[in-house]
Amino acid sequence: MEIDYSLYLVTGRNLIPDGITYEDSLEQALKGGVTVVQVREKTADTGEFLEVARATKKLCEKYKVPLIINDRIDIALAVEADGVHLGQTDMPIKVARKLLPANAIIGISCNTGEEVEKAVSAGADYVGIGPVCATSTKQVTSPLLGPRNLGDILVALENTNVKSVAIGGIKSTNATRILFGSIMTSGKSLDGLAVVSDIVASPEPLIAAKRLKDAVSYFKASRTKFSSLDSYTTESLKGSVGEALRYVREVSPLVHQITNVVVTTQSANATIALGASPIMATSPEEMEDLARIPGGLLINFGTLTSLEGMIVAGQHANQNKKPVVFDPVGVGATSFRKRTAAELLNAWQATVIKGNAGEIGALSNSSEVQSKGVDSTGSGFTDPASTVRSLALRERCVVGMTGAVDWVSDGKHVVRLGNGHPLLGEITGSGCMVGTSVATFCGALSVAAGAELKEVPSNPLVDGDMFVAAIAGISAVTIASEIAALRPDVQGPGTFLPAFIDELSKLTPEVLSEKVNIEIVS
Ligand SMILES: Cc1ncc(COP(=O)(O)OP(=O)(O)O)c(N)n1
Ligand SMILES: Cc1ncsc1CCOP(=O)(O)O
Repeated sequence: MEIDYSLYLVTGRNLIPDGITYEDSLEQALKGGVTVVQVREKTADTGEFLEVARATKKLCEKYKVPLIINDRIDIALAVEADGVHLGQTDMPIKVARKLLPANAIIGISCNTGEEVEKAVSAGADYVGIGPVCATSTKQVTSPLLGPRNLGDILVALENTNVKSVAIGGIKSTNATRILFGSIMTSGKSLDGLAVVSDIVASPEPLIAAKRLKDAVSYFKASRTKFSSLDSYTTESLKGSVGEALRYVREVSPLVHQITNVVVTTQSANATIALGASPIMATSPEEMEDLARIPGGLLINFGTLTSLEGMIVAGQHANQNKKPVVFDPVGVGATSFRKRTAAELLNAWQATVIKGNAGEIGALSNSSEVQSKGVDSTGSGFTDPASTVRSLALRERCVVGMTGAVDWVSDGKHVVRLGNGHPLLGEITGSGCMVGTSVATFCGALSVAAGAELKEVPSNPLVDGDMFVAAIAGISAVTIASEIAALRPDVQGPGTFLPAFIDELSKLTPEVLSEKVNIEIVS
């Protein structure tokens, strides 16, 4: 039996708000798009469980949705359910298989890659991976997995027909992050999300289910084109970065920036110079409204003062297909910053991560390059191309590593960029302005592509080629710095900064294309 696991409702009668009956709640959820129902009754006696299972079966049949019973094979047999869900300490799959009809669906809970491997050998039809996030629906004893580990845990499912759903603390706000976090290097990913409270505890289960279903449907539609364009040439990339600047000027995207106090004015000026529109907003209360306006979002955690705003902003951006550029300033400097970066990357899916060698080293857990405050020290990575490619693969986004030479990867391709001037290193906030510039280009390309493509997504999370946007964003800053540094009025860092802003505003698509020093490494 082929099951659509997209939105897997696990029941929780005790969580239903007063005034809504179990049947009403379930029917609303089914109307909202639930594709599988599991009856989970942890305290009911056999008679009550049977009654609830029968009522559920009736509604599942009406909406042609399969019915799974939690733990109890006898109840599954009694109501002729489509299958059972078993825990690690419940009846072994092989025994359950003998008791159930030949075509019964058997799912099992897994918390580790080894458990998934065993589930595959035992003949499970699907695995329920969790708990992914904190939940108050069940007292969980296994470690929380977090969205970023799911792809690794699921590896044993590659080349099998065993399906997977994630469970535990899944809500419409983190659904997208969890789905994208599950993409394995082979491209395989979760088949759906299993949810209790976000649907059943809602006063409007239809709307709650629909929100979740939309997130899964969008994810599945966009999975057909995961990576950026398959083949780039130096010439095509040179043309594309110039074209990208043309889009910035045409679209003039809104670039929402949560950045540090040191560089706020400078970054806003750089955004305007590029031809876009900055808004430096940090309050969590305004994030939902801002995320509805197409454009780009920059999250630069340099002074780490608006953590809640950063979390909410990224989540709303993900929901609205807006690119999120993460600049983990000084992440290697303190363990607090490292923890916070992990918290942010678990909360939302970054589109581009941009950092210097020390920052990329800290995120990669590499000891090859260290940080001193917000700067990196030492001679750099022995294999920078592999470093950026690995991090891009692990975080499922584009990674840009800046320095005397800049490296950009989408997890598949790697380019080396050779523009820039030492004076950039003599002013504060030049790295932050690169983040701003990347967010500006990402915003412009996503708006332009979204308008052209309408409903056809070209990228997993945002429309438009974010690899090109990252290259163009870095190159616009480095090339403007080269031009500014050559001006006779530039005497040193003090005169360089205004000259640089001038040159950024005067930069043309033709000059950007012509001057970009790009080498495709792979
Ligand atoms: C889809 C899905 N995944 C995991 C679970 C958890 O099952 P289990 O570990 O048996 O714990 P209980 O649900 O029995 O408390 C599930 N029910 N559904
Ligand atoms: C049954 C179960 N198994 C692991 S977490 C969980 C509860 C999930 O509930 P919620 O979706 O409300 O977090």
